[in-house]
Amino acid sequence: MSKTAMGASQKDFESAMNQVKLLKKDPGNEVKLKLYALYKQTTEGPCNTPRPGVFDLINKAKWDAWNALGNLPKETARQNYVDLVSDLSSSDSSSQVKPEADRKQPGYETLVVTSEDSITKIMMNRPAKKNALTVQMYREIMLALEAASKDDSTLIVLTGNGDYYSSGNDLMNFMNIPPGEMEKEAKNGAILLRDFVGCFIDFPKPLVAVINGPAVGISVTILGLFDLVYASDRATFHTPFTHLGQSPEGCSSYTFPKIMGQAKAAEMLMFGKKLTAREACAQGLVTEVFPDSTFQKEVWTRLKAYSKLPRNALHISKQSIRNLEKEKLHAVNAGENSVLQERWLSDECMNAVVSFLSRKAKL
Ligand SMILES: CCCC/C=C/CC(=O)SCCNC(=O)CCNC(=O)[C@H](O)C(C)(C)COP(=O)(O)OP(=O)(O)OC[C@H]1O[C@@H](n2cnc3c(N)ncnc32)[C@H](O)[C@@H]1OP(=O)(O)O
Repeated sequence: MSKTAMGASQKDFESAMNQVKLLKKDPGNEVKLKLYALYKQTTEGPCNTPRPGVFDLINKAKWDAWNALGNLPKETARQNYVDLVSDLSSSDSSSQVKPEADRKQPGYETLVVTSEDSITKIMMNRPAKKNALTVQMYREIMLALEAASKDDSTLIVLTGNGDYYSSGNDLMNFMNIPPGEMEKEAKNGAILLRDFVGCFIDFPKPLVAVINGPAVGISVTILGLFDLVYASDRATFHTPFTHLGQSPEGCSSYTFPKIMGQAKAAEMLMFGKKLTAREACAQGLVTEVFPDSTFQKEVWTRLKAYSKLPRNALHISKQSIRNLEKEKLHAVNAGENSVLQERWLSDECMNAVVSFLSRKAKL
């Protein structure tokens, strides 16, 4: 039922438009698309322009949102716009500063990095977006790893804040690219990915993944480069590359068949089979699974005990194991990235990204 019982007037609509500009909290792309569509429907009526081209991702998502309103009358659209803004304004004013914001160490916007008990913990911190990896986040993880390689910690942990470990590459990384810049951006993406995965290949200390919830895409593939992978029994492991028109990265085309055998690796990497934590453990990708209710307590007790081991011996053992494979892993990384660079320009990949974004645009 509409909140403005008498029906929203033009004045209510204009005031709502001003209120939107004052929102402190970004309402997210789905809501922004809804607002856009309702605005267009109110001011121009049903969608009356041609659908933008396949590479014009943003305008296509906007067009889809507007078009989805069909023949909704202008008055109803205006009412819905005013109601939506009213909801956003009340949740905006009642929203409080997130406690984790206070704990963040300076220098990182997308991570919380802490050091305690000779363990440096790098926590991905975009829980509202399921810790999807933005370009900034890839860069900050590289910086945090670089710093951790030089600090006095014995172990380094990567984990996620919230209910997800990570939903993988942020699909918005493919947005906001002007049509003529696609190839350049694909090249930049491949360089970023090469450097990101390279940091894990070269990392000199034991790396531990504490998988607090579902993991998707690149957050799964790089696990083959970790030394320990501890998972909550709530975690799942999903690499839907084919569905996304993409191909494996993180050296998984090499590490996964070695870890779990050709047949199981193909099922994951080619056919996108999602594994439960227990399945991933049975296949050797995960070291040990813990009940979610005691996950943090058990894992951190274990890690604190490991962090007391003789530091130099531990690091030398890690390096001896890794050095045997380093050259091969860098070659695999380079090969995977050059294939992916092409994939990102394919219709299959574009369509998959558009389809994810249109799902968001549904009203
Ligand atoms: C440059 C280097 C490139 C390296 C390439 C790597 C390849 C990959 O990593 S491929 C994997 C890419 N990831 C995905 O395809 C996952 C996409 N997300 C989803 O399928 C779902 O969001 C989910 C199954 C992870 C969670 O679904 P659920 O219904 O529980 O929650 P949502 O409402 O969908 O998510 C909340 C919020 O977070 C946004 N979001 C989640 N994941 C991503 C993502 N990967 N990219 C962008 N945005 C993501 C989602 O849109 C929601 O946002 P709003 O609240 O604004 O709607």
